Amino acid sequence: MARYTRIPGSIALITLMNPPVNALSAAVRQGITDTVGRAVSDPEVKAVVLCGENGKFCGGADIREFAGPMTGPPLIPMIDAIEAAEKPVVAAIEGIALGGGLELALACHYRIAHVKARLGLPEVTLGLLPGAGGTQRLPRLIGVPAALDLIVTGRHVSAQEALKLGIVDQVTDGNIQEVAMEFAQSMSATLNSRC
Ligand SMILES: C/C=C(\C)C(=O)SCCNC(=O)CCNC(=O)[C@H](O)C(C)(C)COP(=O)(O)OP(=O)(O)OC[C@H]1O[C@@H](n2cnc3c(N)ncnc32)[C@H](O)[C@@H]1OP(=O)(O)O
Repeated sequence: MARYTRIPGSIALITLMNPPVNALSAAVRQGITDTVGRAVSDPEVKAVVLCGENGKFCGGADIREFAGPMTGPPLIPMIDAIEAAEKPVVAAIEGIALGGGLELALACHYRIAHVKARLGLPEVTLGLLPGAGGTQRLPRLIGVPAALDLIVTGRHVSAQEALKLGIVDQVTDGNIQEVAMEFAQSMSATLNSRC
């Protein structure tokens, strides 16, 4: 599931909800698809913040669903729709952004990480390669050598290393949602003043 909250002003806050790590289950993918569509079509919304409940952004694919048939919206169009959104989408990364969770964040237009967050593409440890844009968006963002290192080792990086590499734009030790919403608010004010 994903919760949609309209924040006074012009921000939509989308919160992934799937304990324990907000993995991208069929219900979460459906929730993201629906809430992103709602935010994009609401003329009052000027920017979107994407975060995860209970201190975790997203642990990637829901490994509990690997054994069954694929249901719900596929991951790639859902992620591509975020990148294609005509309103800025800010990823507020707390706890973890792993696998499809990092791929989701990479499609956002701005990434803010909490100082204690860890990010990575651990697909290789499951015998997979990142298949939802990670092998394209990460090299574009940080260059091929650094991206290859993360993709072939599956290692997690700290928020500070992610900042140094250029995976995230900002690191904070404050309240991640408040920092992200403040940033989104200022971004929407800038965009408004240019319209
Ligand atoms: C296609 C493929 C795509 C798109 C992918 O995304 S593949 C990548 C999928 N994600 C992962 O491989 C992450 C695997 N998980 C971990 O590395 C760790 O569990 C963690 C770093 C997320 C947390 O580590 P830790 O704090 O030590 O806690 P636990 O390992 O004990 O896990 C806590 C509970 O969370 C459950 N969990 C973890 N990851 C997932 C997941 N991806 N989907 C569903 N559930 C997940 C884990 O099973 C533990 O559950 P309980 O045992 O407490 O019930």
